[in-house]
Amino acid sequence: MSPYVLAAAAGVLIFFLYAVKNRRRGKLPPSPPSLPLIGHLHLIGRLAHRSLHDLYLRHGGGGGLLFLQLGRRPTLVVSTAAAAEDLFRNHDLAFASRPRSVGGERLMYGCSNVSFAPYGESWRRGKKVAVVHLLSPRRVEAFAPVRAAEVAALVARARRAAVAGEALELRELLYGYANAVVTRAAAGAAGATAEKMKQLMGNSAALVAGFQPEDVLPDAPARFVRWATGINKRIDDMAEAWDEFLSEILAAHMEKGTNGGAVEDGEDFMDVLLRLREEGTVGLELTDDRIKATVEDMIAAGTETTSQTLEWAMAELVANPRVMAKLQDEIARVSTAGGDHPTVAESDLSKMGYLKAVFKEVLRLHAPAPLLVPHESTTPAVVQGYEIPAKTALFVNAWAIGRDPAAWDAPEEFRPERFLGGGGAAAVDFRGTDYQFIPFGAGRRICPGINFALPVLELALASLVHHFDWELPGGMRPADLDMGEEPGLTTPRRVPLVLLPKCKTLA
Ligand code: HEM
Repeated sequence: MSPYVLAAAAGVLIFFLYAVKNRRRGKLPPSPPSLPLIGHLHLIGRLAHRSLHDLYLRHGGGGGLLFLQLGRRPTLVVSTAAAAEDLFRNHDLAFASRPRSVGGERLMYGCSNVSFAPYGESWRRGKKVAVVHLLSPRRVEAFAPVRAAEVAALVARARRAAVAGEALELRELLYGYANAVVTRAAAGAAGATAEKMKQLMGNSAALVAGFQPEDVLPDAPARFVRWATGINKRIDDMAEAWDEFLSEILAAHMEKGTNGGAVEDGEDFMDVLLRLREEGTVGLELTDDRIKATVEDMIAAGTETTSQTLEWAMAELVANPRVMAKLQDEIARVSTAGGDHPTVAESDLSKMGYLKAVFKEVLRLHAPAPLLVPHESTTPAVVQGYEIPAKTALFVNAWAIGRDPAAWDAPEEFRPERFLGGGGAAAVDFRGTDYQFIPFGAGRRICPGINFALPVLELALASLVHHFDWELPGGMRPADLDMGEEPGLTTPRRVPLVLLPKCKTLA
């Protein structure tokens, strides 16, 4: 064959391959230039939600989507309210699974919890148990005495500091409060065990947060890296510590018995799960491991999300004295605290519209899980006109969506009034149908703990600002407050909040 014909054939082949590659790429959302092997991993900084938002602004082209290759994982990133709406309204089922997590498998009994379980019958039934039996409005109501006792302890601690003229580190205080409420509801354990829980959760978070060896390497080398770096050993030690802790609580509950199968208000989550096992009606084998995984899941999912939201709320109030004064006015006006009710009563919370608006504004700007929890697709889907293959990881950037200028006026301003009548977002709620505001997610994987979290949050904040004025120590001004974030499974403040409480009310 003549060299001319050969050259022409090669040219046609190259053109054909290039066209095929471009055609295939053309169906995917926009993507920045990538590197071999690691893809776009090098573009993700310490605060992934911020890096992903910057990447979207630079390369996203306005359609709300970005397609990244994060090591081995093809990943879809959703950054606008409009794209989130298309995704959750039309493709929720396709994206309802979770990427495999080696740490999650070891720490959560083979992912037999709700949060890490892949989509399927087992997850569906486990989630139904959580929604119907553990976190229903009725059960949440039954925990009112636990909340009242723990909020009274919180106020008493703050009062001691106020009387002594000492500054308080709110992170410690709020973590203790949130952990005690969730742990008592889940397993009846509080007090001394809360410290243990904190240690367990801090360490487990470090082992499952961030990118893992499997994200970059094939399975066998990833296993080697896990073994060589000691990650495996640390995870195994941690799983053992969790198991020891949960097994003791389970044994104590089994010894105590389940109240003859009666639905009683005094039950914690472990009691409920043991009773459901006896009744055998939920269509799910409630093994010891599954019960332990579910209780561990609720404690892990409900503690830091709650305590960090409270810490951000206090920081925003101190940074915005006008909002603090208005909130204190509302609570003083409607609260029946005093006399027989030394702290704010839960029955008063429904009258505190501004308090609810403050929490919405806090969650808009400081969603504790700014990228939700990663999802994964199980089937191909066409999102916003782009073809997304099966087995694509999904990050929904709730942090960016809460600041989407197409959905929010002055998005960077802390202005709770936007959620009140005439404020532009009065009808907007976080229960998963207003896609510009999804701090709890949306669709099948939405957080089942919203009803549990709200009174825990509202009661604590209302009590703290009703009983005390809060000042910055050392002559610091509100404008000097560092509002930076720290990376992790959730996103706490970079600098723990330290404030001086001043008593407003008598003990
Ligand atoms: C301020 C408080 C909270 C916030 C902001 C929050 C937020 C979230 C988010 C963003 C998700 C992931 C949604 C997704 O994958 O798309 C989630 C899942 C979950 N949350 Fe919450 N959460 C909070 C409190 C709680 C509490 C108190 C509990 C239980 C006591 C809880 C239990 C769970 C569980 C079990 C899941 C997994 C759901 C699933 O995979 O189907 N959360 N939460």
